[in-house]
Amino acid sequence: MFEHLTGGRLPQSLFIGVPIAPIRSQRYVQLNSKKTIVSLVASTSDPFAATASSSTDDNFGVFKLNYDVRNEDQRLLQKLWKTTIRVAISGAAGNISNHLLFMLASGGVFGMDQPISFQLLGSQESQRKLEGVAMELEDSLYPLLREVRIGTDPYTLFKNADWVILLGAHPRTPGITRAELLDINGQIFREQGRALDAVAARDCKVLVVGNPCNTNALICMENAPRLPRRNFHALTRLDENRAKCQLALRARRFYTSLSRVTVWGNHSTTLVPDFLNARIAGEPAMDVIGDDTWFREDFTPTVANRGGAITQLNGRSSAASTAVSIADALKSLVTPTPQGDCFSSAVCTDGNPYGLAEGLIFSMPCRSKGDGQYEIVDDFLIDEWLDEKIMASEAELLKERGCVSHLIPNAPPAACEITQDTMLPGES
Ligand SMILES: NC(=O)c1ccc[n+]([C@@H]2O[C@H](COP(=O)([O-])OP(=O)(O)OC[C@H]3O[C@@H](n4cnc5c(N)ncnc54)[C@H](O)[C@@H]3O)[C@@H](O)[C@H]2O)c1
Repeated sequence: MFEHLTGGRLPQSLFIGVPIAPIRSQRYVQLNSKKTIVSLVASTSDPFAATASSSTDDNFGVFKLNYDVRNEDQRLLQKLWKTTIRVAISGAAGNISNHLLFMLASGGVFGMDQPISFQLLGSQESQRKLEGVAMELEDSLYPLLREVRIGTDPYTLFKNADWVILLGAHPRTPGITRAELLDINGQIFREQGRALDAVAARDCKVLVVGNPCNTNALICMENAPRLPRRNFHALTRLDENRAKCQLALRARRFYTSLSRVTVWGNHSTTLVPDFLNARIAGEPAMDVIGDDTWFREDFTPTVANRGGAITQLNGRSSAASTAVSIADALKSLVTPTPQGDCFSSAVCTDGNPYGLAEGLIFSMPCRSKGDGQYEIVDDFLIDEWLDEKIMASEAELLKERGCVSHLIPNAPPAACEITQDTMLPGES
């Protein structure tokens, strides 16, 4: 609500309606060189008093300060601030996280009235980098960011998490086939699924980004039976955003006029951007653009090759636009979907309305009431061409599931029939 005034930052005076007094003011703390609190001076009459408590001991640096909301003006607070949410992020020292964390902490995803706590998981190799990330978060003085924990143990970092974004994965190094990558990363996601099952909040929502993301999400879900299966997502929003961009360019209409743009299937070369159901200013995109050959021969490969094209030009992966698409994917779950529109997410196919094999994580059109849940939109038209493409992606995911059957509890043993490298160009 204050976004237009602050550009994403809340001045304390506006935020809580009392005279300016920084929450993390040096008045209340003395930090030693290791950024550990050595003393806290708290006055019970001071509405901004910081207090130390054992629950903050495992926080990073300045976040050890306990921001005690009870000390503030209750009448204003109860209206403006929500209960802090816990967001756990793996691969938090990586490229995508470097953009995503700052979007989340600024309130740009969960809202300007939503305090947030970060639980950042890194690999052993990225431990020092993770500390650097936490220090940058400290220096950013985000009013909404109340806690930051860092570490390498998923059982500690996923504890009571409400949202979990899994970025950390083993990269595809030269010579690694997709089948090998499925196994290496599958082991990471089996472990993280088990950790979620043991310690995450019962209704926690999980978004898997680390590739191969659909099958990683499947492994994670199957190893976390305490959590609802419908709470697991794999990211295909970047592909949707790329498809929207191409449609807008071709139609010469700004992308806000687009609706019902979805991508189906696996986040791989078999991914299917759907032009049959897409709308431009409410009209079928195929009628507006009027060039079937472009749709069939240019549109789909351009979307699939977009990551590779970006990497070729700027020499690094498209981490910034991926982070934006993660923010979009999360916002779509906490904001009601506009009437007649949808968003793409790879979700569990159990009970799906399109006759897809059950027990896969498959990108489909979804809508949400903004309560963190979603429903699969069931009125998309599927013609022969689209059906064939969707079936190819389904077949690929079934094969991938076969390759990781040893990582799925109670799954019958299956052969690994993936022979081709199906990673999207430019993705590791
Ligand atoms: N689904 C999509 O649309 C999409 C788009 C872009 C990238 N990706 C994938 O997202 C992932 C992350 O991309 P990035 O550019 O941030 O990569 P990155 O290599 O910059 O960062 C990954 C980080 O994860 C860490 N890590 C590795 N294993 C870990 C583990 N077990 N636990 C915790 N951390 C671990 C690494 O040390 C590294 O710091 C990659 O797998 C990439 O292919 C997916």
